[in-house]
Order: sequence, then structure tokens, then C-alpha cells
Amino acid sequence: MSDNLIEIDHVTFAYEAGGRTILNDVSLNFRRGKVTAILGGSGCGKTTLLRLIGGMFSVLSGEIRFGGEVVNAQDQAQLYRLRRRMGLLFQFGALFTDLDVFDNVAFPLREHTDLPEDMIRDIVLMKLQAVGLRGAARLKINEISGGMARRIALARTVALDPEVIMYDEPFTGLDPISMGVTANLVRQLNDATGATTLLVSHDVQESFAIADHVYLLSSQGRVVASGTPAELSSSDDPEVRQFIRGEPDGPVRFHYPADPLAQDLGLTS
Ligand SMILES: Nc1ncnc2c1ncn2[C@@H]1O[C@H](COP(=O)(O)OP(=O)(O)OP(=O)(O)O)[C@@H](O)[C@H]1O
Repeated sequence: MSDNLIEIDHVTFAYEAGGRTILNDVSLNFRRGKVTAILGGSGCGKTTLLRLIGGMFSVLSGEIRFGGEVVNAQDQAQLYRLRRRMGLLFQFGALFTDLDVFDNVAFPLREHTDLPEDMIRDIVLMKLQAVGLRGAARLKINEISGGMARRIALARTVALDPEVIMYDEPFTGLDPISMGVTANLVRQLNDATGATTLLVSHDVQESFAIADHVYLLSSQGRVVASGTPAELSSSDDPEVRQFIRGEPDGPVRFHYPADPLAQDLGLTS
């Protein structure tokens, strides 16, 4: 059995035929049992990568393999089967506001399994326990904070014990304490369940704190660097350093390409 649960092998992708290339010959491996972070600026194709792993679109070239099986966006039966093994938490993973906390976490279990209600109850309480919110089981969604909502969404994502848990920007919009709590939970859920975690983020600090391995994507849809957080932190590559330190200008330019300002303002003769 390969060490990698998911392999992205020389993948090129555009949303429309002949349209802008979003991912440009990228290769990434996601090791079983590890937390791998995919970092990069806004619009570089991080979410797109998760969608491709989920088989929502077909790649133009290259291959995506999940557990050795080529993900084929055209094969609906295969996708249904594969997606059952994936937990996907998209940005602001919405909770159902007409259900309470307990029923939100129970939802995927009721929807996708024939488990009896007493077993569902035990699983839900265990998942809520794992995120520290068992005591909040009967609260309504409008009674909980944003940080709690994120933790409940995590509990719901792992309800079916997925082999891979994919998080898209799980830290967005959280205060620093909730962010730290959420980051630790992502790590703990990975380690406690033996799952493989993919974490898409542009938050360097939180991602580096919990990831085993990091990929940095460029705005051209290429892998700029990969390594452990320590390796990337000590990188001499100017683009890596710019991203990690959050510097506004560097190899990645602040200004979109333009004619000289003076020329645009009509100040040159
Ligand atoms: N359904 C779609 N159809 C066409 N273009 C899309 C679609 N979804 C995303 N894009 C474009 O693909 C590019 C990559 O988007 P993507 O959401 O993958 O980036 P990202 O790195 O996740 O960004 P962010 O950090 O802002 O979420 C963007 O330029 C976006 O406008």
C-alpha cells in the first residue's frame, strides 16, 4: 500500500476549454495519517484543487488518484463511492439553522447510514465530545458563537469517519483564540481518527503550527515550494519568504502590470 492516500500527478486544469489555466502541471502527494497544508494567495487555485479531488470537474491532463484509484469526474457511481470516504468542510461550512447542534451533527449519519437512533446518539455525542461541545448538544444554531459553529461543522465533517478530511479555509473570520482552538482541533481530529488531513489556507502561522508538510502554490497555479514548516521557514527563496512574512511587495508584485503612472496621468511629453 502506498504511503500516499491522494496523489496529484502533473495535473493541468482550466474551468473552460481554452480558458485561463488555473493549475499548471502541479504534482502534490498527501501522505496517509498526516496533515498537509496547501498555502497560497487568493485565487491561486487552492479550492479548485479540493474540487478536483472530489471529482467535481475533470482535469485537462494528468491524473488524480485516491487510494490508488483514478478519480474520474465522469463516473458518477465511482464518485459517490469515493465521496463517502471524504469529509469536506468548505469555507464557512454552513449549519442548518432550523436544526439544533445535535441534529446538525447527526444529519450525515441519518442521511447516509441505516444506523439505529441509539447508535447515532452515541456517535454524535462522541463527536461533540471531541470538539468540546457535548454540553451544547441541544442549543439552537442562533444561540452559539462563530467559533463554536466552526467546531460543530468539524464534528459534522468527521461524523462518518472519513479517510480524508479536507478543510477549505477553516480559520477565516475567527478571532485569534478561536483560530488557535480550531487549529488544534484539526490536528487532534487527524491524530485521533487516523485520518489524512488536507488543509487549504492562507493563514501561515496557524497552518505551520499543525502541518506535517506544506505546499506553497503561486498565482500562476504552480507549486513554488514544498517541505516541512521548518524547511519553508528557513527557505532562501524570495517568493517563499515574501509569502511567509506577509510582505506586500517582492517577487509577487503589489501592482498589477500597468503603463507608468506618469504616462497614464498624461504628465509625460
Ligand atoms: N466555477 C468556476 N468557474 C470559473 N472560474 C472559477 C470557478 N471557480 C473559481 N474560478 C477561478 O479560478 C481561480 C482559482 O480559484 P480558487 O477558488 O481555486 O482559488 P483559491 O486559491 O481557493 O482562492 P481563495 O483563497 O480566494 O479562496 C480564480 O481566478 C477564480 O476566479
